[in-house]
Amino acid sequence: MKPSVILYKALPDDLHKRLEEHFTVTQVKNLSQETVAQHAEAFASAEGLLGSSEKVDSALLEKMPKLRATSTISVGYDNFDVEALNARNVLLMHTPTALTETVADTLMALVLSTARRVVEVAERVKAGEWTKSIGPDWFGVDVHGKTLGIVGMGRIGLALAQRAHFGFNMPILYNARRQHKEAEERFNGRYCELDTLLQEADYVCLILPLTDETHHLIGKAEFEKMKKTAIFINAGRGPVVDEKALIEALQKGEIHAAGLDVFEQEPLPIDSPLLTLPNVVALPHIGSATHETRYNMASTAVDNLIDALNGKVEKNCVNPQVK
Ligand SMILES: NC(=O)C1=CN([C@@H]2O[C@H](COP(=O)(O)OP(=O)(O)OC[C@H]3O[C@@H](n4cnc5c(N)ncnc54)[C@H](OP(=O)(O)O)[C@@H]3O)[C@@H](O)[C@H]2O)C=CC1
Ligand SMILES: O=CC(=O)O
Repeated sequence: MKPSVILYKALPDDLHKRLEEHFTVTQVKNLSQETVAQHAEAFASAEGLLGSSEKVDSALLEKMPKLRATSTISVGYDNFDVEALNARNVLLMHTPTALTETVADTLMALVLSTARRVVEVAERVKAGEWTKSIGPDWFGVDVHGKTLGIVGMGRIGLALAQRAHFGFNMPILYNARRQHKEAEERFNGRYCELDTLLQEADYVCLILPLTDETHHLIGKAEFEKMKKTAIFINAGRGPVVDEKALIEALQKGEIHAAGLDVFEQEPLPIDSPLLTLPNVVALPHIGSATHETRYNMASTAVDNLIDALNGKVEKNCVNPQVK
C-alpha cells in the first residue's frame, strides 16, 4: 500500500501526478484547525506532509501520529517547530538551492528600484506629471561604486555579493555568525561587526533566517547607527526587523529609503504607514516568485518527500539526525 500524504498547496499537474505515483494524496486548502478536523482520518494516517506558508506546530503534530516527513516548498523553515519535529523523529526537508539566484535578483531589484525611485517616478509618469524635462526632484542616487552591507552571507547573500561585485563594482561589507572565505576571495568582501556594517554601508541588505537570535535584530538603535543616506533592504523575514522602528526611522528621515519584500504581518495590512511613504518599495514576498523558480521549488519539494519517506536524506534535510 502506498503511504498517505497531506498536500496543503496546489501543485502543477505533472508534479501532482508524480506525487500520486508514490503516495495516496489528500489535498487540503490549509492546515487550520477546521481543515484538520474536517479531514481528521487523513491527517491521522498521513506519513508525509507537503506545502508551504502554514504553521506546523506541536498541536498539529498531535493530530498526525504517523507522520515521518514534512517537505516545505521554501528554503526558510521558521513556520516549523523543529524541536517538536525532532522530538517525534519527523524529518524536515526544504528547497535551499532551487531559489538562490532568483532571490538575489529580487534583492538587486530592490536596491535599484529604491535608489533610482523606479516605482515612484513611473507612477508620476502614469499620473501625467511628466510635462517638461525633469529636474532634481525626480533624481535618485547611484548604486554602482557604493558600499553594500550584506547581513547574512549564506547562499543568497553570496549570490547578491556576486551581482554587486561584478555587476556594480560595489565594495562589500558583510556580517554573519562566521567569516566566509568565499565572499572574501571571490568578491573582496570584508567581514565586520554588525555595528560597523550599519555605520559604513550605503545599502544595508538583510537576508537572514528568522530565529530566536535574529528576531528584531534591527530596531531603533540600529537605524540610528545607519547613515542618513542609507537605503535599507529586507528580503529575509519581516520579524527580523522591528517594523515600528523602521517606520519611525523613515518618517524622521534617519534613513533615506527602504525596499521590503517581507513584513511582520503578511499580507501587509492596507493601513500600514509603510504604504504612505513614497520612499518605500513594498513587494508582496516575491523573492522566489518566478514561474521557473517556483516550479523548480515545487519539483524539489516533491522529490524531497519521496526521498525522505524512502530514508534518503543526503541533501535538503534540516534535521537528518532524526532519520
Ligand atoms: N523573500 C523571499 O521570498 C525569500 C526569503 N528567504 C529568506 O532568506 C533566508 C536566507 O536564505 P539562505 O541564504 O538560503 O540561507 P543560508 O542558511 O544559506 O544563510 C543564512 C545566513 O544567515 C546567517 N545568520 C543566521 N543567523 C544569524 C545571526 N544570528 N546573526 C548573523 N547572521 C546570521 C548565517 O550565518 P552563518 O553563515 O555564519 O551560519 C548565514 O550566513 C531564509 O532563511 C529565508 O528566511 C529565502 C528565500 C526567499
Ligand atoms: O520566503 C521564502 C522561502 O523560500 O523561504
